[in-house]
Amino acid sequence: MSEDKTPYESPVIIGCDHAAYPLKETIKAFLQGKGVEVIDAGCHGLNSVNYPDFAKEVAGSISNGTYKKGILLCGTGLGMSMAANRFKGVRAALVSDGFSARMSRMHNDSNILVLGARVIGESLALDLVQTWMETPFEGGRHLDRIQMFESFE
Ligand SMILES: O=C(CO)[C@H](O)[C@H](O)[C@H](O)COP(=O)(O)O
Repeated sequence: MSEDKTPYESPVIIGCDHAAYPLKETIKAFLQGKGVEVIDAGCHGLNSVNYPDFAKEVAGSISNGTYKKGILLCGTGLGMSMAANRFKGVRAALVSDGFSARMSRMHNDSNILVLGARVIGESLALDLVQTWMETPFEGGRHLDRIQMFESFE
């Protein structure tokens, strides 16, 4: 399959809880190395925090149009994706394989990538971030379908 690759969106807002703080730092450095401006919404250490606070910060800023792309990380990614998808216009995709990361962009125009730091390793996480950042939305029938479920909000 051949597909066009889009340049990396910049800036990108990133948030995590304590379970994913080290992974957040790794992804932040990776994106900065690609020339992306990274807005760090926290958390900033290993002390226990509550993931909805960070989901709200990141998903809220996507929902209100401040940023176009975000990344959320927690232990499993489950809580972050559930919380983020409460926000209007947010399409948060929890993925742990490359095919889903790619399809979440091509077919679902996902605007938040969610990863579980206790589920996947660092190398896979970076691979998923790279795939997600580089894959464009296909539009067409997929846009029609997104508009169908956006009317549920
Ligand atoms: O998605 C989550 C919660 O639904 C995350 O995995 C959290 O990181 C996790 O629940 C945190 O657990 P902890 O025992 O407080 O470290």
